[in-house]
Amino acid sequence: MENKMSLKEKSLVFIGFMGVGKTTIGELVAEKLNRDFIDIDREIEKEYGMPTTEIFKTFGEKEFRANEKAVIQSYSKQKSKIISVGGGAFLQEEIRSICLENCIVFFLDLSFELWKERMNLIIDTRPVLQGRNIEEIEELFHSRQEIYSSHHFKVITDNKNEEEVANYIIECLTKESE
Ligand SMILES: Nc1ncnc2c1ncn2[C@@H]1O[C@H](COP(=O)(O)OP(=O)(O)OP(=O)(O)O)[C@@H](O)[C@H]1O
Ligand SMILES: O=C(O)C1=C[C@@H](O)[C@@H](O)[C@H](O)C1
Ligand SMILES: [Mg+2]
Repeated sequence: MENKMSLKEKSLVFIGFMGVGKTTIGELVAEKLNRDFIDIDREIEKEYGMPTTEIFKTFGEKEFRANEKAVIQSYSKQKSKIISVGGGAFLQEEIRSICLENCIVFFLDLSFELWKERMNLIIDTRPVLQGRNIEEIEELFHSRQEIYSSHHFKVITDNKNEEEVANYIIECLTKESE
């Protein structure tokens, strides 16, 4: 089916491993472009009235993933949104294909060396990281890269602050629409 949405109307989707900055950068890009920002994790947390860690404990990962798919399916069809998905969203093929078809997908890339320096900021609130030692987390980090290889733009965020990353993304969009 032909996709009738013009490039300027397409929603942007941010993907990448936990903690690479999808929520932070998404929010900033939305502010700069004056567009609505949707963080899928936050949407699910609002719906359940509890943090992700509690949703995983109470209802299990399977239920979280089903909900994640439903919420993304709904938002990715809307125009002009800025959407940050959870780090595990692209594990689901249906999510990957709907986002790639309807939206512009940005992969936020960060090296494991620099990710490790940021790890303490997120570890307590990401259930998937809990109970794993650093070697296991590193293995997960590398094994997840495969799912993030489905994207339209890769953004190397190493040694770039939030402002620099957001400005780079806007530059990519400006060049693309010229
Ligand atoms: N470019 C950056 N430079 C330095 N710190 C950053 C940068 N981007 C994000 N951070 C910090 O890293 C932490 C994690 O960022 P954020 O919550 O946006 O990650 P995320 O990709 O949304 O993670 P998750 O997939 O788990 O939701 C935050 O404390 C944020 O302030
Ligand atoms: O990478 C993951 O599997 C996850 C990342 C977070 O954004 C949340 O979506 C949840 O904690 C699972
Ligand atoms: Mg996030």
